[in-house]
Amino acid sequence: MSFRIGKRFTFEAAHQLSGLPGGHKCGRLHGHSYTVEVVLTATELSESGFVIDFANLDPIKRHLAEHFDHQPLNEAIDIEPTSENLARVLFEWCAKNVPLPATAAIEAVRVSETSATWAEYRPCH
Ligand SMILES: Nc1nc2c(c(=O)[nH]1)N=C([C@H](O)[C@H](O)COP(=O)(O)OP(=O)(O)OP(=O)(O)O)CN2
Ligand SMILES: [Zn+2]
Repeated sequence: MSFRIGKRFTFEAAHQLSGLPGGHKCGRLHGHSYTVEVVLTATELSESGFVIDFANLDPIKRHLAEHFDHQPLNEAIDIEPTSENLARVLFEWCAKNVPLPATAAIEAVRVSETSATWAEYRPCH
């Protein structure tokens, strides 16, 4: 048995993708209202009945506000700023920087540039 929870964060940012066919619209500088969803899992709950308190994910909110919101993503990360790469970069940041009890783990990070699209990173085990 396992429990899963998620929390959604948003930020606004600009990017420009390279390596696309000539004339591709995403090769031009443009912006998105990004959504980041962090999914956590646990095999057992805390005494409060939580996987973790959602408030414990506040470091993610601060990180996005300080390093991603209203930033040019081509400068914010050192890899092509696609949704897939952003999901991986943010997963790895969360894995290192969000304190978790031994019973809980970050399962996946999903990034959306628009309401119709998403990309997810979850490490293989
Ligand atoms: N697999 C991916 N494909 C694309 C990504 C990406 O991160 N991963 N990113 C883009 C661009 O950033 C683009 O701005 C968004 O693309 P798209 O959803 O196609 O754009 P629209 O919202 O304008 O969608 P329409 O259906 O054309 O209206 C491109 N691809
Ligand atoms: Zn884009």
